[in-house]
Amino acid sequence: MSKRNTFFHNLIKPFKFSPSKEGQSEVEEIKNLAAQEQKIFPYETLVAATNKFHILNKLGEGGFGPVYKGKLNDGREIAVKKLSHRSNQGKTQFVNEAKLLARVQHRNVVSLFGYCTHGFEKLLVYEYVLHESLDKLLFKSHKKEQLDWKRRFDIINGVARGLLYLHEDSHNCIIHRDIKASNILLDENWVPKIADFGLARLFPEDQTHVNTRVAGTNGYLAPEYLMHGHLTVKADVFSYGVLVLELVSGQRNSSFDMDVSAQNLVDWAYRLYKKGRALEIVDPTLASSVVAEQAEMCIQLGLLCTQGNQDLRPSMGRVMVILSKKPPCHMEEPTRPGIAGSRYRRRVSRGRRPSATTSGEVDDDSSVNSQTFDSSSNYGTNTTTSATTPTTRSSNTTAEVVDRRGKRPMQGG
Ligand SMILES: Nc1ncnc2c1ncn2[C@@H]1O[C@H](COP(=O)(O)OP(=O)(O)OP(=O)(O)O)[C@@H](O)[C@H]1O
Repeated sequence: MSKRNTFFHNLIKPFKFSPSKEGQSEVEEIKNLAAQEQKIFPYETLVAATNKFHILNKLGEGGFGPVYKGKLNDGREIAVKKLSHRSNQGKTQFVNEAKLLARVQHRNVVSLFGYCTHGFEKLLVYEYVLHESLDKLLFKSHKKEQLDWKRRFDIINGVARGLLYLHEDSHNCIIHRDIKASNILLDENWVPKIADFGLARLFPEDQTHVNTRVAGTNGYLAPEYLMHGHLTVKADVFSYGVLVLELVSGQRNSSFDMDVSAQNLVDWAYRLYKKGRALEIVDPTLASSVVAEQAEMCIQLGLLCTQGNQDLRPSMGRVMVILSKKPPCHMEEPTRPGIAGSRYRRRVSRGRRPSATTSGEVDDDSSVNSQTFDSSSNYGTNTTTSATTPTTRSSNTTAEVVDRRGKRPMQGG
C-alpha cells in the first residue's frame, strides 16, 4: 500500500464497523467492548453464583421475571433478574440498552453491575440490597416502627436525590415511570435506592403487545400520563409526591380508608391541609420521633408534587432546594391534587375503546372478566395509550429516556 493509501486507510479504519478486519460481527464487537468495561457476565458465572438459580435463592418475582440472590467469586453479593421471554427485542439492542443503564451510577439508585445473554435468556445483574423494599416495612404494622421520623425523612431526601440524578444528571434524562414504595430498596444503612429504573427500555412495546395489556401500579400514576399517555418528568414528580405522603402518614394511597369522605390519601391530606390541620395525617407510630416542622414541610411538598396541573408541580431540582432549607421554608400554595391513577392488567379488545373517567381511572367494563391485577405488566409503559388507541404504537409508548419536555431521542423496539 502506498504511503498515501495507508494514510486514508488509517483515517477510515475507526469508522468501519461490520464486519471488522478481524471478521468480528457488530454484536461481537459490542460484546467485547462491554466485556472490557466488565459489564458482561458469562452465564456460567451466574449459574454458579445463584446455585443454579436455586429456589432457596429466589428473592421474589416481579413484573419482569424472577429475581435470585447470588454471590460472585470476588465476594460481591448480587441480585440476578431473569427477564421473562415476552420481548421480541433484538439482542444487540438489549445489550446496548443494558450498557446505557449500567452507566447509571448514584448512591440512591440500585447499581446495575452488568448483564448476560444466553440463548433466549436475558439477565440483569444488580448490586444486592440488604433490607426489604420500603413497602414491606412501611405498610406492616409490626415493622413500621423500624422507620422512625429520621429514617423516613432521610428516605424522602435520598429518593429525591436519586430522581434528580435520573432526570437531570445521568447521561440521558431517564423517567422512571414506576416510582412506588416497592421499588425503593433500603441498604444496610437504610439508604434508599431506586430500583427498576429504565426497565421499559429493555422491554419495548410492539404491535403485538399493545392491545393485550394495561400495565399497573396502584395509586401512583400521574393523571395526565394515565389518561393521555403524556409522559414527562412531572409524572415521576407526581409519584414521588404520593410516596412522600405515604412516608409521612404510613398509609397506602391505593388502599386508603381513614376517611370515607376522602377519595384517597392525597385527597385526605389536601383537605386537612386546607383546614390548617395537615399534621393530623402524621403516622401515630411517629409520635415520639417526628419533627413537626419537617413533617409539615413534607406534607406541603407532597401536595405540591401531586397537583393536578403538572406545570405547577416542582421539578426534582426545586424539590431538593425545598428539602435543603430549614423549615419553615417558603413554598408555593398547593392547588388541587390530581387523582392518582390505577392501572390494571386487563385485556383490551381490538376496536373497543375504554373510556377514561374524570377520576383518571380507565373505565372499561369489558375488562371485568379478565381483570387480573398482575404486576407482570408493570413496565410502566403505554397504559393509556394502549387503552385508548389499541392498534397503534404511540411515540410515547416506550419512552422513559426522553428530553425534559417529554420528547424522546431514542426509540425502543
Ligand atoms: N437489587 C436487589 N437486592 C435485593 N433484593 C432485590 C433486588 N432487586 C429486587 N429484589 C427483590 O426481588 C423481589 C422482586 O423484585 P422486582 O423488582 O422484580 O419486583 P417488584 O418490585 O416486587 O414488583 P414489580 O415488578 O411489580 O415492581 C422483591 O422482593 C425485591 O425486594
